[in-house]
Amino acid sequence: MSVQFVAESKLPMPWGVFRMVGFEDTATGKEHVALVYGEIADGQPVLARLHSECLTGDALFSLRCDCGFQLQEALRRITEEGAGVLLYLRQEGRGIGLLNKIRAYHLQDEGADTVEANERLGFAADMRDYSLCLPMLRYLGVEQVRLMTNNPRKVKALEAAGVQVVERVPLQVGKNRHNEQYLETKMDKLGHMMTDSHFPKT
Ligand SMILES: Nc1nc2c(ncn2[C@@H]2O[C@H](COP(=O)(O)OP(=O)(O)OP(=O)(O)O)[C@@H](O)[C@H]2O)c(=O)[nH]1
Ligand SMILES: [Zn+2]
Repeated sequence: MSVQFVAESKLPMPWGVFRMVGFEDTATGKEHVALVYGEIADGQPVLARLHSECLTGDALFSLRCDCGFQLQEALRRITEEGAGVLLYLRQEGRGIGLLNKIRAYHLQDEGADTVEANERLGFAADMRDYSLCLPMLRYLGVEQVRLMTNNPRKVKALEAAGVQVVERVPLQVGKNRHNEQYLETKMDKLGHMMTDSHFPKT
């Protein structure tokens, strides 16, 4: 496997002090991070999130998507639970990269939906590969997870990679007037499991 541990440190965050574990995918040069809270190597199923990088949502407060809200909510729930792990995966733009995501956003500004925009640029709707999660979770001693996601492809891909998903935990937050259409498309075309009643009242 080409994903290797490189270094770790403490990372104090608003919700608590996490352990930040850094990995390198030596095949691609990509740098990935696991944020660990509490005891996760005790053989119990671990509350987990596979979070795909979204610079615009995670760091720049974008309301075009729900990523930043999901990131914060997942970290909050992990501390509330007392233990868990978030893998911050550097597969920006569902794997097409930041600049292509901006190209895709431009097409969406002109009327395409999120899937059509990717396809017009010559990409599949979702180019992510979750096989790198296995060596990261193995290194951390995690064998079974309770996965926070609305995306059924993530559950299937993780199981195919060799990680047992004992439960899918819905993670619906951050709906607003700028991302309503985007969330609709995720449900209709990408199979995300979301129900209106699960979104917090705004
Ligand atoms: N290509 C592209 N990528 C996007 C777009 N909006 C968000 N992303 C990227 O999509 C990824 C997040 O995926 P989502 O589809 O929001 O959610 P998910 O990870 O599949 O599912 P959840 O676990 O339920 O959050 C991040 O890498 C974002 O950068 C878009 O319009 N086009
Ligand atoms: Zn996003």
